[in-house]
Amino acid sequence: MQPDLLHRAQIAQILQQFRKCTPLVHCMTNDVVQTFTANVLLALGASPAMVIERDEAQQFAAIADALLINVGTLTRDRADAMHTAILSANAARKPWTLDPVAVGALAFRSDFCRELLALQPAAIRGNASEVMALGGMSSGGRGVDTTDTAIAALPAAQALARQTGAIVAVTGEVDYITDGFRTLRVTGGDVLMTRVVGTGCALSAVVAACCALPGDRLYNVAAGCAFMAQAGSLAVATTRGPGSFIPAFLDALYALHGEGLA
Ligand SMILES: Nc1ncnc2c1ncn2[C@@H]1O[C@H](COP(=O)(O)OP(=O)(O)O)[C@@H](O)[C@H]1O
Ligand SMILES: Cc1ncsc1CCOP(=O)(O)O
Ligand SMILES: [Mg+2]
Repeated sequence: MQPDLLHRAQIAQILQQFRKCTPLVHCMTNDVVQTFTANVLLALGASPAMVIERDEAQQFAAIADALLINVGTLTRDRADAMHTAILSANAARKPWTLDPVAVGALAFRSDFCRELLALQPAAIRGNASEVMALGGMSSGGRGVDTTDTAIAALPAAQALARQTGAIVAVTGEVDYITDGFRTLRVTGGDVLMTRVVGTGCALSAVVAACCALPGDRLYNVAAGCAFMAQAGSLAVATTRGPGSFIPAFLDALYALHGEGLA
């Protein structure tokens, strides 16, 4: 049986909620995607802050509405700061989201992410190879890119969700979002989204923001995936390649409205 598609009205209602809440998102993310991530959150109506020094991260994780942990350019110091921030977010009952960039082949980040799974992430967002590797079902993709399809990773995503209690979003041509028992799918987007860096990382920041919203977290996270997919579809219609895609994509996120969200 195919997982359910989100209804347009549900996505539109969650988008409205998102803009009303303007979630303050504490981003501990990689060096490659800082500005793009901040711009994606701002375009959608959230408020990003990149706070990375350990003591400040501990303080800010308790203040922000949500925390993003992205291991794309992990170092020992950063891992230490991230761990401290997660404990602080948990103590303050703030949701944190994991993006397990390139988990699989690389031992340090793989061990780190597997340890973090015990710390009750609200959500995990990764590409298919990352989700399969995190679930112990493959050895990872090709660097930061997937070598698997999202549908192939769905059983791993469901198992990971049941194991951790997190909402797991595995993305690709179709995105699947699961709590281990219920699964939703999001279509749309474009393959051009894989030809600019940071769409996955920025989506994880949007997922983190969505975890701060009231209501059913499964639907909130799926709506976050739908915002990105829909903006991707709209942006490609007016662009010729990666260079012009980025500004068109930010404009499309900014202009998103209820109608047209499928
Ligand atoms: N072939 C595709 N067709 C349409 N959308 C895609 C495709 N591949 C990825 N996307 C979209 O690009 C975004 C980033 O996803 P993905 O490429 O899986 O993450 P990552 O950048 O972490 O590898 C998501 O919004 C996803 O839906
Ligand atoms: C290229 C690269 N190298 C380390 S992190 C990173 C960015 C990955 O971004 P995304 O997962 O969104 O493609
Ligand atoms: Mg990624």
